[in-house]
Amino acid sequence: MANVLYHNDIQDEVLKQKRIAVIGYGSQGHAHAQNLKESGYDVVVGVRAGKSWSKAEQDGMTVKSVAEAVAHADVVMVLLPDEHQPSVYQHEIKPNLEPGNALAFAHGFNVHFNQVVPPQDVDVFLVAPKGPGHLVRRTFTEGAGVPALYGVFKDYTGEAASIAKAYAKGIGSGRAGVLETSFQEETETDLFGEQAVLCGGLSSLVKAGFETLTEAGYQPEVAYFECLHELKLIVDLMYEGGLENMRYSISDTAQWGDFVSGKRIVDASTKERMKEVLADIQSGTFAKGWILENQANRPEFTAINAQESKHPIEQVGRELRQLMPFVQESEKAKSEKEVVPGGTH
Ligand SMILES: NC(=O)C1=CN([C@@H]2O[C@H](COP(=O)(O)OP(=O)(O)OC[C@H]3O[C@@H](n4cnc5c(N)ncnc54)[C@H](OP(=O)(O)O)[C@@H]3O)[C@@H](O)[C@H]2O)C=CC1
Ligand SMILES: CC[C@](O)(C(C)=O)C(=O)O
Ligand SMILES: [Mg+2]
Ligand SMILES: [Mg+2]
Repeated sequence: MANVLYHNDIQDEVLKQKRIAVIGYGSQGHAHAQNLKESGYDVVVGVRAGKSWSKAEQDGMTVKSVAEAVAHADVVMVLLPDEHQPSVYQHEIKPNLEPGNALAFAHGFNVHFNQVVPPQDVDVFLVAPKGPGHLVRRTFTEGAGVPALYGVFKDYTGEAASIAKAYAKGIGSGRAGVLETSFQEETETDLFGEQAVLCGGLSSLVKAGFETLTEAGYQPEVAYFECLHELKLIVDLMYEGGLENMRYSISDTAQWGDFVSGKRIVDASTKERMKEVLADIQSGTFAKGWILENQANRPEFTAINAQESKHPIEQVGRELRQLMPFVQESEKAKSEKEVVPGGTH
């Protein structure tokens, strides 16, 4: 088995002496900055003027411009959207890096696909939490954590791996497991996971199930509960004890249906297409397409995003969730209320 490190396996003195700049205060940024601060680290947040600046200040963080935060820090964690990193790196981060600093990422995309080419005289590492930023924060406050991968691209000081491991511990990942990787492995597996299983595969499965039921005349509310709401409850069982634990809790009828019908839905041809998706990631075809889409100002992304939010499963879901006060309000809904005071969406 791989060498999975936990809280007490990781020394943190090497990072305690350093000043950390968290660049960006979005999903990952707010979580890293707050968790590190609460773990006793010297943290500043680097953002542009606007919403993130105000939010970080409201959360009690020290906030500087990106350039000032980088100039001030020894360790610079870049938590901007992947598509904005190359330009911000070129204009605001690179000119302010000093020899011996550490440049860090939560995903290897830009370094692996040569969109950010770091200087020779800095450490370069990644700490990639295997979970959404809002859960990196929420689990930390609950005394738990999200597992993370760490990997070193350049070890200029000889301390890069130690700093990376301490950083992972500082955001709470030592409570769940910290595992060594490479930039290539993290980038390719993360892109594959989000496209084929966690986000792309799952959202397509959920929509197809919902559409099949509603097109057959069943009530949309029943289809929503069956294909989306209950998914969390089923996945929680898998999270706690694997497929076996899920199958322990469901009826034997459901388990038999799982065995005989699951493979009719996800079959050998699905796996073939998964291999094609992986091949596009490995060859750089996916990365090239995403970079070009951004250079063209995201026409397809914007159109699909607008279309998706109008899907009947989203419409019925919004209505049903308002009637379920125990369903935790999403971070997205909360942030929209902050922008539109008194808003209900
Ligand atoms: N989302 C996740 O859970 C995960 C993300 N990652 C990786 O973490 C990194 C960050 O992703 P994520 O947290 O989703 O990013 P977000 O989209 O949440 O980042 C938003 C932040 O970036 C700032 N920002 C955006 N554009 C610019 C710009 N041009 N100049 C300055 N600031 C800018 C925003 O500021 P403003 O408010 O001013 O717009 C905001 O503070 C990525 O590399 C991603 O792949 C890794 C694991 C999981
Ligand atoms: C699953 C999507 C993710 O890779 C993540 C939350 O881990 C991302 O890029 O947001
Ligand atoms: Mg991921
Ligand atoms: Mg990802």
